[in-house]
Amino acid sequence: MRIDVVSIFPDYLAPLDLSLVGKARTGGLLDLRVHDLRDWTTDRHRTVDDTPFGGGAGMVMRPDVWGTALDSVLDDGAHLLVPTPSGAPLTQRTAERLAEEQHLVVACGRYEGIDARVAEHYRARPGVRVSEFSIGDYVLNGGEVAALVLVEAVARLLPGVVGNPESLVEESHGAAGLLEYPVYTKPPQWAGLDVPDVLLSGHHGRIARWRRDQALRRTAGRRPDLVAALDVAALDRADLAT
Ligand SMILES: CC(C)N1CCN(Cc2ccc(Cn3ccc4ccc(-c5n[nH]c(N)c5C#N)cc43)cc2)CC1
Repeated sequence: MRIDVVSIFPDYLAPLDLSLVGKARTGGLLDLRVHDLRDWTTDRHRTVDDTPFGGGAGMVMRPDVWGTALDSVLDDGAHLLVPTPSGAPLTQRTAERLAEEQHLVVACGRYEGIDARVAEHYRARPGVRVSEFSIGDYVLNGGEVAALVLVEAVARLLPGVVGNPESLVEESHGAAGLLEYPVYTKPPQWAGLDVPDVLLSGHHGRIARWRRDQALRRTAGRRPDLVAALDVAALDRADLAT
């Protein structure tokens, strides 16, 4: 998979040189290219923004500079992803679908956002899909943090990136849509607290049922919205697997 990220702060994406994503890049599993939007400016001040039509606070990113940049990195079949506070929520299911694609391009806006004609222009281009997404209901100063989230959420799903693929199955927001159960390791006693006895029992069936019960309790307590969307069939399949 190839992912291009375009930003006026390319150094914001430096963490993607680290850990599993960094290894995926050096191992050839992920072709990640980070670009400085200002490389496509033509004026001496390398201007990327201007005042908003209709007035209002702040500045808007110019469509011409973005158009030159995206024409340079987009190819047929690419999926243009634009982080924005008004975007569709980025979910695990979205990450799974994106991980199946060949070429993603992430356009990181700043200021008050990118001129709306940019997304409109590329939506009209045959062979290019455009998706505006948000990583949560809070306000950030730009799209770079969202790009980091998206790249990590997608890259970890690529074959060979995560050492034990099984760990991708029992995850929060996993197949059954449950939050993850609590995890423990040595020492068995710490700060006067014990590990639940069932986890020391060696009885795999009981352990699996305890974990599922804990996941259900957590989901009901912390994310009642997910309970309504629970995939009960997947839950039953998970039960049968124990
Ligand atoms: C004046 C007044 C009435 N306006 C009312 C609406 N406000 C909305 C507004 C606020 C901030 C930004 C800054 N910004 C620029 C590009 C950009 C990309 C993503 C995000 C972003 N924020 N939060 C997320 N989950 C995001 C994602 N994904 C933020 C971005 C852009 C837009 C702006 C102020």
